[in-house]
Amino acid sequence: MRKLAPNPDDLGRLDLDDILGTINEEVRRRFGEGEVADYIPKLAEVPKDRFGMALAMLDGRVHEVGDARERFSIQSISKVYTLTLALEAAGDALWTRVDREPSGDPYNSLIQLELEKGIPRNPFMNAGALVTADVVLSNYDDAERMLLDFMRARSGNPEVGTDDVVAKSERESGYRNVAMANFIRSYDNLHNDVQDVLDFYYQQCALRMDCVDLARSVQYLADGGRCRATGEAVTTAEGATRINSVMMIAGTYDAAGDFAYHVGLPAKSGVGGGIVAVVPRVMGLCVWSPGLDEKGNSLLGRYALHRFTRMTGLSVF
Ligand SMILES: NC(=O)CC[C@H](N)C(=O)O
Repeated sequence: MRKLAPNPDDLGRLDLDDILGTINEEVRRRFGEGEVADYIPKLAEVPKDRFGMALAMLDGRVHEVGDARERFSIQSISKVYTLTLALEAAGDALWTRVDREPSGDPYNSLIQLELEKGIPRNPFMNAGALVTADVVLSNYDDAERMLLDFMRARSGNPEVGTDDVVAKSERESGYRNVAMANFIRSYDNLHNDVQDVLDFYYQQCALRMDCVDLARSVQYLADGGRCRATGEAVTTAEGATRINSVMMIAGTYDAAGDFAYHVGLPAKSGVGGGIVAVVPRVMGLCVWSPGLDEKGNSLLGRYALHRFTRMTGLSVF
């Protein structure tokens, strides 16, 4: 007979450290699968045989395994935080400049932009993230400093920093993002200088954090918008619900359907191999393994999240 997953109400009975240990063993047996992102030259140097996972519970406890304290480039995971900041600043008016529909296209695709007159499909594709970066730049003085402070506050780690070498590497090789930003500008959907928007975007992607930092940093999305580290309301309960829903439909790009099917949690990936996810009212979590699948999501990270939701019963479905 099929073994039923535990009911989330019985969370206290789950041995989360034991579950993480099992996942860690399973993942390490598969080391070597996937390909490290090499279109940003500096990211190509990251070794593939790494795996970390961290769970940040709402009461402050953290469970972690493997390389959960090794820092990596957060890349597109940063789009969750700039979306939060842009929504706080612009409110619902943000949705006149970027949509909230799934794309079915790769994260760096330009194809819909002309047909849809410079309005990106969602804030998690690069095109949409350039628009949210523009909104952040328009609404906050010294946006780079503000974002760094925001990430330090969310993670409770004052050591969080930016990898300037990765930012420079992307600035020198980001031809597609340059094309995209100029194209959006031609529809008047960027209001700041194009180079300033790109520089801020590369800077946000080049933040370096570890799994524990990132699990803590998405905890506000599990806790009705409240940041445990500072007690601040980062967003409202409604805001957190909305951001989670956009993560569900677009956080893993054209694999979002597959993620809903196999994982069943709002999640956001980055080409550095990290994926953050949210179990509403229970925890923020993060996995990291640098080998990517063909859609640009961490291959073993996705597997680990799949195993996790199946072993705990903690999918939103
Ligand atoms: N999916 C990602 O993580 C992409 C982010 C990367 N900085 C880019 O613009 O291509």
